Amino acid sequence: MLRGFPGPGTVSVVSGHVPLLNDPKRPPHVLVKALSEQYRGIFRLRLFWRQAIYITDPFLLQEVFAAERAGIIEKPVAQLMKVKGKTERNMFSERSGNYKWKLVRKAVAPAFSTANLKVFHHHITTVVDNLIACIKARGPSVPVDIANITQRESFDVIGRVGFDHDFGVSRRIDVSPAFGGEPDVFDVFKTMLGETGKRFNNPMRFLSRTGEASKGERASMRVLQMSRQLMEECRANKDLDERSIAAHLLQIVDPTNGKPLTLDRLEDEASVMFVAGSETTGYSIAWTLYLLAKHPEAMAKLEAELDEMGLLVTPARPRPRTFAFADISKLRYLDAILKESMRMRPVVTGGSLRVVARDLRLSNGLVLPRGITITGSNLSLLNNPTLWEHPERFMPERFEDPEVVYVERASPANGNAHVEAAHGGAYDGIADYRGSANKALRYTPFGNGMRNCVGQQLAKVNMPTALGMLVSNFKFELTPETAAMTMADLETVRGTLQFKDGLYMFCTPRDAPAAASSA
Ligand code: HEM
Repeated sequence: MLRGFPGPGTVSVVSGHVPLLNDPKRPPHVLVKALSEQYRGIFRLRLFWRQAIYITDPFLLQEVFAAERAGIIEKPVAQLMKVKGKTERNMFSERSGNYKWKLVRKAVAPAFSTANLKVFHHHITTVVDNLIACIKARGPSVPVDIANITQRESFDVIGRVGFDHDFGVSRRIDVSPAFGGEPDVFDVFKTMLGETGKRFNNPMRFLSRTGEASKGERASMRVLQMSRQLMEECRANKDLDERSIAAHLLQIVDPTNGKPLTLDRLEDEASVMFVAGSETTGYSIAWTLYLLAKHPEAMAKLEAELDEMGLLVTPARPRPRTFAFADISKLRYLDAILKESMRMRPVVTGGSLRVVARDLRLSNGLVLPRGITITGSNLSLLNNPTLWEHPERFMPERFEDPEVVYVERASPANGNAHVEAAHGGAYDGIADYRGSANKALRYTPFGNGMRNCVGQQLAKVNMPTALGMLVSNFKFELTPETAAMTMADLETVRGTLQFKDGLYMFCTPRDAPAAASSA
């Protein structure tokens, strides 16, 4: 069945296309983008004995997500960081067909409602205020690792908004090991994520017995312990806000035994919120600041917008009013900047990894056979020159048109005629979910379908607030070393699309004497 799928010729008889993915000159996310353009949205790779189909055509993806709703596409059970003796899963790693996934997703989704986030917005401004004070304390001449501090900010926001707990890691930007201090909970968490990212890139790494791998496993256990303690604290807290994520998790009753979720399950659910939510949000804010530093005209437009809203620090307004929840929907250009930044640098580059539960025929005639792994690629979908005008250019203005998130079908056919021609026969009795609409979603940084990002509303509130407040308070400038590097040199994928060695910038307070005179 897979013969009809286009793709590069075999490179190694044993490992298939693995050598292509290990080419240091072309990292996997760049390779996948190139292949997705070459094979126009669908292709096959073999990684040892496993075959994987990459789908980046928005119309084909639409069919896949329709099939997911019908239970024909499943999420593979992926526990990258296995902890000894631990069998429970969490919302992220659970199969969609499992009742516990539905139970938890349904219970937790309301915690991210606009009404709740409005009430919790003061937590975000407090965390960013702490961060601003910390950056100021370092002084303008010492570069700050923006990628580190924005993740600390997101970590603290999830702690406060989701679990009524202040980890305070955004008040400690100078005391972590990078500055010769003791590792805090965030550093342990990052050690775990670093190892998870490496296992994501190399599934055989779990066999590794290096000191680094063991350190990653120990960090994993500590993060689970921290999450367990957090949930125990929340359970004992009589004043726990009933709108928090923790309260929603604690209210769940398992219909199979009439009991609340076990602590084993709760600790996993709590930790996945930090895992899925802090690196993603933090790096998205960091990429946006990087792109703004590279595009002074966009930065100037944003400064003007913040000024007009009374938020920018200026000589005439050294202490502007507090950033309000209502500002988010009014800051249209900031919204466009964030969307464009997430288009160009989607932190979840790969996107949905799925398995096919029943043979599925696509509208191009190809059949995805039962058991095959399929994966999307956000990076390819969001930067494909046949789908986006000048995808390589940072143009926030494109998001002034809300319809830009969709692509229209050019003709009734789906543009994969070459694939159709390559496929000969008809397949009787095979599930057939053709996309019916004439337009499909092409903008999916938060995923698509029923397993899309449950926490996206929190990110959509946190990102503009943090970015708006940071830009209102500081002028950001890349260090000369960073400015001299290309984006390709700076970036790497370790689970998420991130900066290889941090993102160092000078942050000059707008109320500093020199900055104030030039503002
Ligand atoms: C810019 C920030 C974020 C980005 C880009 C992002 C992206 C994504 C994507 C692409 C998925 C789908 C993965 C798939 O299809 O398999 C996802 C799922 C998920 N995200 Fe996010 N996310 C962000 C922030 C957050 C936050 C703040 C939270 C919670 C505090 C969160 C919690 C989750 C969870 C629990 C899932 C799994 C949902 C399920 O499988 O039902 N994310 N995210």
